[in-house]
Amino acid sequence: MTTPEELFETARKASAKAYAPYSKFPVGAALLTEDGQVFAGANVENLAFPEGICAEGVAIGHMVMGGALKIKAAAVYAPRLALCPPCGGCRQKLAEFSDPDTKVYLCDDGGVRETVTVAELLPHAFQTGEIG
Ligand SMILES: O=c1ccn([C@H]2C[C@H](O)[C@@H](CO)O2)c(=O)[nH]1
Ligand SMILES: [Zn+2]
Repeated sequence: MTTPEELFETARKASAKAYAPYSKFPVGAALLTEDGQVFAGANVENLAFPEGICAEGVAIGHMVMGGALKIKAAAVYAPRLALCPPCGGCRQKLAEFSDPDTKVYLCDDGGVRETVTVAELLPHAFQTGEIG
């Protein structure tokens, strides 16, 4: 059983691997999958600024390559006392592999500061209706 505190710790450790020389804002993400695996990611920036990748996207890439497609819970960590609520793109990416009530733990150096659901992060999410 992976606890929110364990996910926080995994996200915190992942942030140490961030490549963030431009923003100097390292972020770590940890994903617990429904089959009990944990995948981590950190942001990877680029001199061509828009080409940077967020921590959540890196973690999702690891998860998919690890053969898992369903997030049970996620943690996103930013250092000091600066929470990193996922950016808009990451909200859409998390929603792709979650349920609306999947929990996302927002963490800083004090641990889990806020718990939100994917639906709270991305209300009125994009749907293709009868086309999809
Ligand atoms: O959801 C987010 C939002 C931002 N960042 C990263 C992108 C950039 O490298 C740094 C500053 O925006 O934080 C993430 O990793 N995840
Ligand atoms: Zn993002």
